[in-house]
Amino acid sequence: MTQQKYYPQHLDLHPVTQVEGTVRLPGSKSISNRTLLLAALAGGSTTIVDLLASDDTMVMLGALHSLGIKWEQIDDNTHIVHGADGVLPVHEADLFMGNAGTAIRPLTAALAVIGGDYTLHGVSRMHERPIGDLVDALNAVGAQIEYTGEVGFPPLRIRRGHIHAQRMSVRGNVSSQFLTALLMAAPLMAREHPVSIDVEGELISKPYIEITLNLMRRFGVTVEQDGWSSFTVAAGQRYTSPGTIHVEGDASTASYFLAAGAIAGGSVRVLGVGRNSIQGDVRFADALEQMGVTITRGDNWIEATSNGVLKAIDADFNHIPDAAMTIAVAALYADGTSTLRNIASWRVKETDRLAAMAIELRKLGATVEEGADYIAITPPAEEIHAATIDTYDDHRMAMCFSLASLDGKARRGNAMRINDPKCVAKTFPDYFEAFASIAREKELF
Ligand SMILES: O=C(O)C1=C[C@@H](OP(=O)(O)O)[C@@H](O)[C@H](O)C1
Ligand SMILES: C=C(OP(=O)(O)O)C(=O)O
Repeated sequence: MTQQKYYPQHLDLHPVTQVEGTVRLPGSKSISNRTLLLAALAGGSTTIVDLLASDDTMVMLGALHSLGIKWEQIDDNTHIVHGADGVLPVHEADLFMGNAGTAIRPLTAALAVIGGDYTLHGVSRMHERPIGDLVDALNAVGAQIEYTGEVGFPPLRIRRGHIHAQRMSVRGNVSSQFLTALLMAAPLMAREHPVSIDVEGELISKPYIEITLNLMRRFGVTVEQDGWSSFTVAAGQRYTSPGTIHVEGDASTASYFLAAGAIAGGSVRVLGVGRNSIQGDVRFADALEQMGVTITRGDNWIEATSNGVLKAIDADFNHIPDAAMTIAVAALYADGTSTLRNIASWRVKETDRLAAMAIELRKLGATVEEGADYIAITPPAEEIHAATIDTYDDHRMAMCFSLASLDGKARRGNAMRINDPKCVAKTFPDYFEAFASIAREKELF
């Protein structure tokens, strides 16, 4: 999608002996797509500064355009969205959602509640990513959503229903985005009565719900929370533009650069997220600290400095499923077996990430145990093997495996061929340029 850029079929990364420098992060995907939708649903115009420019945000911007929401880009860093105050000017549309979970899930809920005749579809992997829990929750209160392919998965056809929501419930153990979607649509259902959403069973990826609640608050809607099991939106609240919203840097993207500093620093500093971040993925830096890395934090930056061999880690990563992939590759440089637990959601993301991670780490000489919801990684005895890495159309596979070209203290990295590097465009089209900018070897590829 964001392909004004040229990408080769594969990229050969030479081994890198040291990294050092500062990287300005692109905007957070999670904040960008939530802000775009909330701005569209709000009364008034919202100026969005530092919106992420990537495939996932193009998908949301494209959908809003098709729905008749007016927006414009003022300059490289500034967009203005003219909110339609809870209505959508276009009542019939066919919407391409790419592989953006942060677009299809919240839009499904908003469109089902507002009503119209809409189809939502995406790339083939999107049609394998579950959405049944969200559809069930909405149809149970009068929405009219049908599957046009396999039951439980996109594509979807949405028609005008008769929503009578006062109490809804949704399962939380497959994706937190279903609850996010219902929360964002809840004020549209709570015109006359309060709406409560109960979470059935376990809720995964909880910090993403905090991002949702934080941004809803900035658009004037407060949610009463009873732990993680029930959320209530009082009647009569409307989204109103906060004027200007600044999008923080992406904390998941920060993980690649912080890990590079941890493995082969020098110091690497990321600008755009820091101790004031609303993104759970800043806690990736805590995991690096547990591995023995020195982390320094400012209000809007984080820095990682290598202080020796990384310590192996055994921890629960349910709260940071995306950044946890970076730990799996950093584990190649650790002093023993690292175990990443409670990450079953990896199986339903851009690819089956547990399977893909195991296959590719083994190519590098690691011994890998792949469980239903965990992965245990024992690094190769000496250097990391040179390999051709398949990326499974998964931006995070491409970004985290670039780290295996780094020389660590415990073992050397090696030349890596990254197949299909263009997949990074989902969240960071310029990733490899940013990675090269911190490498001591300026001729990285
Ligand atoms: O709400 C969000 O912005 C996201 C939630 C997480 O998904 P799950 O809740 O499916 O784990 C995360 O993996 C995804 O990249 C972004
Ligand atoms: C899981 C991810 O994306 P999505 O928002 O499509 O779920 C991700 O970016 O790692």
